[in-house]
Amino acid sequence: MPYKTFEEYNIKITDEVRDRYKRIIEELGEDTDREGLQKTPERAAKAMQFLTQGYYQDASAILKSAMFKEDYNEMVIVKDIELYSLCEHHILPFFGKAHIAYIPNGYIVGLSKLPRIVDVYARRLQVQERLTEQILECINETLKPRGVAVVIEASHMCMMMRGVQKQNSTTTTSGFRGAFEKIETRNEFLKLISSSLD
Ligand SMILES: Nc1nc2c(ncn2[C@@H]2O[C@H](COP(=O)(O)OP(=O)(O)OP(=O)(O)O)[C@@H](O)[C@H]2O)c(=O)[nH]1
Ligand SMILES: [Zn+2]
Repeated sequence: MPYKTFEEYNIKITDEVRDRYKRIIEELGEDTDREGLQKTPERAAKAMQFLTQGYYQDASAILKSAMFKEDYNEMVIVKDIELYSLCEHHILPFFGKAHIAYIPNGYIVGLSKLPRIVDVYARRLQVQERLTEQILECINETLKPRGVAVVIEASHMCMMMRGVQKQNSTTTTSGFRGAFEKIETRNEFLKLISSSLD
């Protein structure tokens, strides 16, 4: 990793990304000197850097920063976590919702940290399957709960705006570890999030 922090990375690389965007826009047949486009390469560079800042963030450290010893042994669910990511094949957005559940094993985690780690992994070039798996593994390895479950439902712009051009299809991915590998526990979770599922 060439740069230590997002700030450092942001300062050092914006010029290069901006210049490359300028060339792409020109190559597409536009005039980057016209008023509306003058600042576009810079804006696009900043937007892309924002959308990929997850490479410079440590999801496990975020979870560790708010783990609390607590004797609670029931399922904790945070559902309807909106997410925006970029598909690694076309660099077009995919977006939707994540639903996360875990059963504590001595420690609970600050609730806001779960959406935060969704963002850490979503703000990278991704496929939905790997995004699901990375969130799952991070919680499993860091919190070491009795069980963890992640469901993601998303729409992919690369299937909507281009390619097969299907506007209404959604993709669901899921992963289950520990107690959620038992069908009863998994079904309880799926029942509790069912009102949120399509
Ligand atoms: N499994 C998976 N596939 C994805 C995801 N995002 C995009 N894709 C798919 O990645 C595939 C890339 O296939 P290619 O045939 O190399 O690309 P393409 O010619 O642009 O394909 P079309 O989209 O079918 O036009 C496509 O089928 C996309 O739908 C994702 O998150 N997970
Ligand atoms: Zn795609």
